[in-house]
Amino acid sequence: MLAGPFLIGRYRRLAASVNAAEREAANTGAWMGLAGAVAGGIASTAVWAALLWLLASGRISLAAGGGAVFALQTATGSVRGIINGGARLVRTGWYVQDWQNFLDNAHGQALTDSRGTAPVTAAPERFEVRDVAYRYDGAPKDSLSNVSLHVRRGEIVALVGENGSGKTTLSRLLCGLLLPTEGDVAWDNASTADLDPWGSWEHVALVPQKFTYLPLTMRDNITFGQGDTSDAALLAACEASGAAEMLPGLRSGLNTLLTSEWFGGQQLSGGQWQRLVLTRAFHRQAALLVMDEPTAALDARAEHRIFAGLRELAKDRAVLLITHRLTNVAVADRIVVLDQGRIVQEGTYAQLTKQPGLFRTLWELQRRMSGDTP
Ligand SMILES: Nc1ncnc2c1ncn2[C@@H]1O[C@H](COP(=O)(O)OP(=O)(O)OP(=O)(O)O)[C@@H](O)[C@H]1O
Repeated sequence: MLAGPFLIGRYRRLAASVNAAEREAANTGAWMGLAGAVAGGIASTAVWAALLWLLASGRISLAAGGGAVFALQTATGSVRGIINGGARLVRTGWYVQDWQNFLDNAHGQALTDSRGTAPVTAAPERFEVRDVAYRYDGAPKDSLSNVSLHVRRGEIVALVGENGSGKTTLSRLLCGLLLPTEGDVAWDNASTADLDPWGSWEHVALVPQKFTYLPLTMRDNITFGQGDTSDAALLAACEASGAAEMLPGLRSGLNTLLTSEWFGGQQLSGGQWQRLVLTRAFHRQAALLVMDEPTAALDARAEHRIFAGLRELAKDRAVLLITHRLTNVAVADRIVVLDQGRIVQEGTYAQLTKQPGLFRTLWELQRRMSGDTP
C-alpha cells in the first residue's frame, strides 16, 4: 500500500472515533437538557398551580400573588444565570486543566536533575567518566553499566558499537547533558553534577546525530549561541568543514537566509546542512568536541576532508568521535568498543583489527561489503 491511502485510512478511522465520541457527548447533553427541562417544567407547573390555588382559595391577596409572581420570575432568571455560569466554569476548568497538564509536561522537558552552580573558570584539560551507570526515566534497564573512559585535550577517542549500545548516551554524559544514575563524570576532577551547566556547555561543541534546521542566515546558523565573531574565524571554520565550497552558490554568501519559504532564501541539501553543523562545532573554540556520526550525510570527498583535518582540530581539543564507519577510526588515538551498555574492548586501530573480538568482526563485515577482502 502507498503512504497516501495508508494515511487517509488512518485519518478516517481516527475521524470516525472522534465523531462517535462527539455524537455520544451531544446525545448525553441532549438527554440531560431534556431531563432538566422536564424537571424544570414540572417544578414550574407545580409552583404556578400552587400559586393559583392560593389565590383562588383566597389564602393570599391579589397584591401578594402579584409580588410572588414577580419574585418567581426574578428568582428563575437568577437560578438560570447561576446554572449557566456554573456550566461555563466547569468547561473553562477543563481547558485550564489541559493547559496545566501541558505546562507540567513542558516543565518535565527542562533540566530536572539537581545541578550545581560552581563556575568553570578555565577550559578543562581532561574529561572523565568513572564507573557510570545510566538509566533513562521509565526505562526497564540501564543503558550503560560500569563504564569508565577519559579523553584529554590533544587526544581523539573513538566510540564504536552496534545500534543501541549506548554511544550517544555516553557522549551526553561526558558533555554534562545528562548526569549519571551511578558513578561520576569529572572535568578536571570537578563533578559535572556540581558545575553550573550553562557555564560548562560553553566548553563543549557538539555535532549531534540529529540536527535542527534553523531558518536563519548561514552566518547566524554557524554562530548560533556564540555571539559576534570575525569573518576570518567563520571562513576558517567553513574551510575545515567543507562549507566554504557552498558559499559561491549562495546568493548573499554568509548572509543568505537558509530557507526557501522566505523571500530571498535558499534551501540546502542534507549533506550541506551537515557541513554547516560541523562548521558551527568547529567555529566554537571548545575544549571538548563531540561528533556523533558527523559524516553520515557527506559525500566521499567531504568525509575524507573531515577525517584528514581531525588531527589538526584535536591539537587543542579533546575529541570524542562516534561513527559506524570503522575504517575512519584509524585516526583515533584510542578506540572504545561498547556492547549493550558495557565496554568490551579498548585499544588502537592496529591492535583491535588484529585481535579477535567485536571490533574485528564488524570491521571485517564492512570490508567485505566494500569489497576490500575476498
Ligand atoms: N531518550 C531515551 N529514553 C529512553 N531510552 C533511551 C533514550 N535514548 C536512548 N535510549 C535507550 O538507550 C540505549 C542506548 O541508546 P543510544 O542512543 O545511546 O545508543 P547508540 O549506541 O548511540 O545507538 P545508535 O548507534 O543507533 O545511534 C538504547 O537501548 C535506547 O533504546
